[in-house]
Amino acid sequence: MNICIIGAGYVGLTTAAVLAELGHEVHCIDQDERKIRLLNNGEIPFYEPGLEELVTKNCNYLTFSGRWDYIKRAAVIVICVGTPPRPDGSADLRYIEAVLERLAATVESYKTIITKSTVPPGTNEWMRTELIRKGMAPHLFRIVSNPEFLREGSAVYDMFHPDKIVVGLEPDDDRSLAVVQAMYAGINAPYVTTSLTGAELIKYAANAFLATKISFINEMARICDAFAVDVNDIARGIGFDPRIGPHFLRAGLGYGGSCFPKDVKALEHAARSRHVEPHLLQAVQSVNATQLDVCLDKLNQVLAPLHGKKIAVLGIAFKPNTDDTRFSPAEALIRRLSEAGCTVAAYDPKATLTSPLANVKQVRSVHEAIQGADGLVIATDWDEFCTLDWSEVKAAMNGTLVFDGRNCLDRLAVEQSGLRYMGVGRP
Ligand SMILES: NC(=O)c1ccc[n+]([C@@H]2O[C@H](COP(=O)([O-])OP(=O)(O)OC[C@H]3O[C@@H](n4cnc5c(N)ncnc54)[C@H](O)[C@@H]3O)[C@@H](O)[C@H]2O)c1
Ligand SMILES: O=c1ccn([C@@H]2O[C@H](COP(=O)(O)OP(=O)(O)O[C@H]3O[C@H](CO)[C@@H](O)[C@H](O)[C@H]3O)[C@@H](O)[C@H]2O)c(=O)[nH]1
Repeated sequence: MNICIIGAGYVGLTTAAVLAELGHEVHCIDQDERKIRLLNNGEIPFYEPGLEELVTKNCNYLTFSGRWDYIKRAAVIVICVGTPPRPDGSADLRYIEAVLERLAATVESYKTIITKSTVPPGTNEWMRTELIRKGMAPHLFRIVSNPEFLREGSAVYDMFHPDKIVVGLEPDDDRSLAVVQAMYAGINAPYVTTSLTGAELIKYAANAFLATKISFINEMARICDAFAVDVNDIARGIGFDPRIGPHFLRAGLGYGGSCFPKDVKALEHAARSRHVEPHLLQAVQSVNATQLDVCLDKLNQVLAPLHGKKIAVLGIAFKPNTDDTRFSPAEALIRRLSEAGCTVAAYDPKATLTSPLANVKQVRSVHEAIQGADGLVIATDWDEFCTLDWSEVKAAMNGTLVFDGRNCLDRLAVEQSGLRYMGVGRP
């Protein structure tokens, strides 16, 4: 099958590489010339485990350019452009609009147009109307909503092993379902078919539910602190119940990244647009928005005054195994420490601070970060931070506080080295 992917970001590039591996001929279009130049030199513009190997392996079936005439050869077009948040919380659809403009000007023969970007309920219906309004003949295309559920850091694995494939279709569109099934032939997962808007809402519901689990456990962590109980025990205790499950119950600095914050907000906005008051979504966001305050209060209890203290922060990315810092709680914490007058030495194996901050230096190793530190904060749960030699850490630091902002450390191992352990909901 000849497939054209629009947008070579985390989702587009992973989709392109996986579809090429499945035996398709794939062309990936991006408007970012720098990205295309890198990709044509065999380089990946961001860090995602296994992606470089997969792109290299399939280089004979996978091409990149900024040229829209490639659309003409493709039977299937997969839209993977960004849908960032607007200041009012709604999804900014300007990149989708730009794609529709190009499609309307380029398409001459039948295409299956698949939306993989996360878009608010009603968007795919609107896209269909817009394409026709821009002059595209209705018989020349069908729209399919096929939201993506991959996680950064395990994007390649997740695309090969999805727990489901959600396909939203126009009424009576059996042809497009067969196209999607042929595109994913080789991937073993149950299909969930629904309407275009149904598929859009499944995506938002999934992210909102996962964010809710995180805010729930973060609220439990606050209660645990008040009762001197370890929230990790609570998560383990409730996680055995299959109706609850063990995942997404790690308390910490709160959720971040390019998806949860924007998607929960966009769902809230969509609900309000239809006069539904989203009480729970508001509460989820309120807990998340105050989680850093709770963590800073805890740091303050031990290190007060924070002003003038030297803090080592391990982690800048919003989660491990990625270099992505979009809405990163780790970076937000570094900013707050800088504002509080701390001197910060920050280290991350892959991510870089997005902007310079007063008294904040990004260093090149854990060793460099912890030298003479009054306190150490784990802000991203990279494996290498969970397995540090705590005696060496103790010897390098000036103070003794280890604040586990991701509840990922072995508390006993830290304490046995003579360091003081403090987690989130782990007094
Ligand atoms: N990142 C994730 O983990 C993830 C997972 C599932 C779904 N999503 C959704 O997928 C979409 C893409 O996310 P992402 O993280 O891959 O974004 P990204 O910012 O990494 O990539 C988007 C790419 O689209 C390109 N682009 C924008 N407008 C274009 C245009 N008109 N023509 C050609 N290229 C254009 C950009 O240059 C960029 O390279 C979003 O809607 C997001 O919510 C993301
Ligand atoms: O128990 C947990 C689990 C996660 N997080 C935080 O939640 C955020 C998001 O983590 P994760 O979901 O692993 O990363 P994403 O790559 O953002 O993936 C989410 O967002 C994607 C984009 O929509 C979806 O496709 C994925 O299914 C969904 O998991 C990160 O800041 C994590 O640190 C916690 O605080 N506690």
